[in-house]
Amino acid sequence: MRGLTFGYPAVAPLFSEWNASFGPGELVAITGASGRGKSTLLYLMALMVRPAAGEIRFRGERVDQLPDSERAHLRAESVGFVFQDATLDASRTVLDNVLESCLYRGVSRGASIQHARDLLSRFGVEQRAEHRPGQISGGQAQRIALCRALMNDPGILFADEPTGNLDRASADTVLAAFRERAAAGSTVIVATHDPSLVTECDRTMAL
Ligand SMILES: Nc1ncnc2c1ncn2[C@@H]1O[C@H](COP(=O)(O)OP(=O)(O)OP(=O)(O)O)[C@@H](O)[C@H]1O
Repeated sequence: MRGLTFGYPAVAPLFSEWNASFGPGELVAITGASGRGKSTLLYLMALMVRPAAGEIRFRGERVDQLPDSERAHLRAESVGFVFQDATLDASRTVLDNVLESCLYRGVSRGASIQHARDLLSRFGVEQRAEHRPGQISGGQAQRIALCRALMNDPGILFADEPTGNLDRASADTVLAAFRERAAAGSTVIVATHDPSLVTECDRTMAL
């Protein structure tokens, strides 16, 4: 990102001429006081909101000016995102929520079910596969959202407060998954207030 500038209407600008770069295989923590803009920065980098000015490049290609359809395609192919509040679709089962990203990519449901179940099992929530999001805890929802984000082996994985609702053992499982993605060459960027997660990251970017 180069010269990134962004602010919400009627709120003081959050980013002004901001520069940063992230490499493959990196696990990076974004830290900063509440309201400083950590979530917003993830949304900008994940092409969910457009900067007022500046450039965002992905694998050397400029992507901030792409039309919405191409941005959506790039997100489906290369980006995994775990929202702070998990944001699961309440009308669908846990399993169908995890499978959602495959459907966007045109991969058949049947071909992906075993992978989805394996991920749910890894994060200790496989017994919730047929439940609806309204029937599970916040910590379970967070792990299920991570399963959904990992389904496509994303080249970039963003996670917003991914350990906020988790006990230490679950948080360690999540950290191990981040490490594994980074070892596979992905860039993993987490916004977090969790000091034990920050300690485990390769570097910290403080806002
Ligand atoms: N859609 C919006 N419209 C206007 N202001 C917004 C909007 N979303 C966020 N903000 C404001 O932008 C600022 C940054 O919010 P953001 O959620 O990015 O911060 P954060 O560092 O992730 O906070 P936290 O640690 O509390 O999650 C806050 O002051 C917030 O109130």
